Amino acid sequence: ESGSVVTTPEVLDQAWLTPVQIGTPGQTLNLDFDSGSSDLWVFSSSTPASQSRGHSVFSPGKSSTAKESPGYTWSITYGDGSSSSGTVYTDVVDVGGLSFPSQAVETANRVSPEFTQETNLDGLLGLGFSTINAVKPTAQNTFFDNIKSDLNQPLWTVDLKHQEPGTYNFGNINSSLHTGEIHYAIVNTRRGFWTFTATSYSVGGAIGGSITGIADTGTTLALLPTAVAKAYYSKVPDALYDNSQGGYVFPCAASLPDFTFTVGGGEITIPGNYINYAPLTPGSKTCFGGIQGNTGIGEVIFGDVALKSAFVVFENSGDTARIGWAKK
Ligand SMILES: O=C(CNCCc1c[nH]c2ccccc12)Nc1scc(-c2ccccc2)c1C(=O)NCc1ccccc1
Repeated sequence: ESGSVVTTPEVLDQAWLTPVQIGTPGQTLNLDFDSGSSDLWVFSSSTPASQSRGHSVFSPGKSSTAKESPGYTWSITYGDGSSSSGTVYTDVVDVGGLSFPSQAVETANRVSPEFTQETNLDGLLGLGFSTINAVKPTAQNTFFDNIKSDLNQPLWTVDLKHQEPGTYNFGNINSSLHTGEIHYAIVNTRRGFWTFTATSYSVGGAIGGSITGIADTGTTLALLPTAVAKAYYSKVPDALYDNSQGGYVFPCAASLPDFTFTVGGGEITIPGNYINYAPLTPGSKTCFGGIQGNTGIGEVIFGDVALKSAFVVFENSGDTARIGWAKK
């Protein structure tokens, strides 16, 4: 079988949210599909009202198929310092018509302010590898790992678009969603991420070396090796690294060069205008870059700024995992 669901960008393409039905009768929550983590967690009836105000919540008590997983807990802290934690149920989860009857649904007993203030986000649906699922004492499977054997092909695809709705597909490649050929690279799953290597990159004609990083639908920006970010902004007049902002900034009027990287023998280009991420504050004439260095992060992250420039295939046949990139 296969399934397809529309995903909608938040303001500034900060995240994309996708409707998911949980429980019986189905309770619809808008989740951030996240290939950079591996937990399906939701705002719930156990989340204090002061933290869940404005959000849709999952109420296991209203679902005839919800089953508590006694003694199971989870707690996650992300690199931006945001966090959430709670307990675990199993229940039916439906994504784009694909349904798994006993998906681990991690209900939040608390969430940090970053999540509270993102009122359209009702939780995350992890699409990383289940090896880094945060449930204790026993790690749980992601939705993709649970349904993979029922899919026509063991893959999911993402087509994020700048400031307009896109699509997540499970189990098939919809060839109308891409124009160029799909170029595949082998994925190293050791860290639990979709880690791949771009064999080269170029900025304004200057060619650079290889970049190994993760494909992360849950991180907004492209956090690239410090030297790569430096090389990029050396081509942007009046760009500078602003310590107080924690990144490269430049005049919003600047025309930014494209950033091209080669993966699986094919070229993907992030258009310069995607790299002009946003004014520091609404109306400011100084803008923050969509490419930043990854100093102190310990990961190189090809986040949404990179992913929305392509049609991307995440395939895991069991013994090998691959990532495919195509122009669109
Ligand atoms: O966690 C994810 C994907 N889910 C994000 C969900 C999420 C976290 N706040 C959210 C807020 C709203 C919506 C979703 C999220 N990716 C990875 S892999 C390695 C790191 C990392 C490790 C150490 C240090 C830094 C990053 C991260 C990371 O923390 N990214 C978020 C981020 C955010 C801001 C800046 C850098 C990285």
